[in-house]
Amino acid sequence: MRASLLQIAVDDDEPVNSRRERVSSLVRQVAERERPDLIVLPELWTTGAFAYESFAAEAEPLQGPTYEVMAKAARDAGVWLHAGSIPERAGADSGAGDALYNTSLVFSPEGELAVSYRKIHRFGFDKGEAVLMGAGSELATVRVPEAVLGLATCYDLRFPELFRGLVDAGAEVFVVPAGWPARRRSHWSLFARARAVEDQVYVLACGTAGTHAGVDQAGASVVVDPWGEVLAEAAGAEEEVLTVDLDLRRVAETREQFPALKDRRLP
Ligand SMILES: O=C(O)CCC(=O)C(=O)O
Repeated sequence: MRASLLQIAVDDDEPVNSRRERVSSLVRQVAERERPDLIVLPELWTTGAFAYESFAAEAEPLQGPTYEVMAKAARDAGVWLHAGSIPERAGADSGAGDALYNTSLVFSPEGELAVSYRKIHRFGFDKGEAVLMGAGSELATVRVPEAVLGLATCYDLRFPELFRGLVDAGAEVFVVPAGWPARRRSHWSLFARARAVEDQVYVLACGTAGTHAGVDQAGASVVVDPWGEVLAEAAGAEEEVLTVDLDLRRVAETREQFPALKDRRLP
C-alpha cells in the first residue's frame, strides 16, 4: 500500500475557504503524481489546532463544507482520503447538545464517508481544546483494501492504552493527524516510534506545517514501520509531501518473529 502524507501549512492570513480549495487541488495533484492508495491530512487544518478563537466560528456539521470538498477530492482523485480533522458542531438534535468535537473523516475512493473519529483525549488541561470541545468516546478502525487503519489524533499519541484498544480491534496501521507544536517535537517523534514498536504496526503521523495562532508547528511528519524504523520523515516544518510504500506483510511477520504482544498480562 502506498501512502502520501500532506504536511499542510496553516497560515492565519489564508481564508479557510481558500485553504479548502488549495488542499483539495493538492490532493488531486499528489494522487496523479504519486499514485498513492491513501492520502493523509493533518489535524484541524481548516482553522489550525491552536486557533481556539476560530473553533466556534468555523465549526461545521459533519456533512459541512469540508466534508463536501474532501468527499469530492477523494472521488476525483480515486484515493482513500484521511481528510484530517474538522471542528465538528454536533447539532442539538444529535443527542450531544450543541457540542464541538475534533472529528476525523475518512473517505473511500468513491467519496463515501467510511468512518469518522471524535478525538478522545483533548489537549490543553484547563483551557483551549480541553474546554472548548467535547471528548469522543469510541475507537475507530476502518478496513481499506490492504489493511485495517486505526485512527487517533495528536494528543492521543500520549495514551498508549488507546492504541492497544486499536490493536485489539485489528489495526495494522495507525493514522495520526496532528498539530503538534515545535516545542515538543522530540516527544512527537519518540511517541510515533514507541507506538509502532509496542504495537508492531505501521504509524503514519501527519503533522502541520508553518505557524498559526502564534504557535510554531513541529511539522516532522513521519512514517514508522512495525520494527520502529523510520521509513520517511519530513525535513522540517515547511509544507511537504511524504510518500511511502508499506509492505503490510511486515505486520504479521514482525508479530510472528517477535511475539511480544502475546505476552501481555494485566496486573
Ligand atoms: O501533546 C502535545 O504535546 C501536543 C498535543 C496537541 O498539540 C494537540 O493535541 O493538539
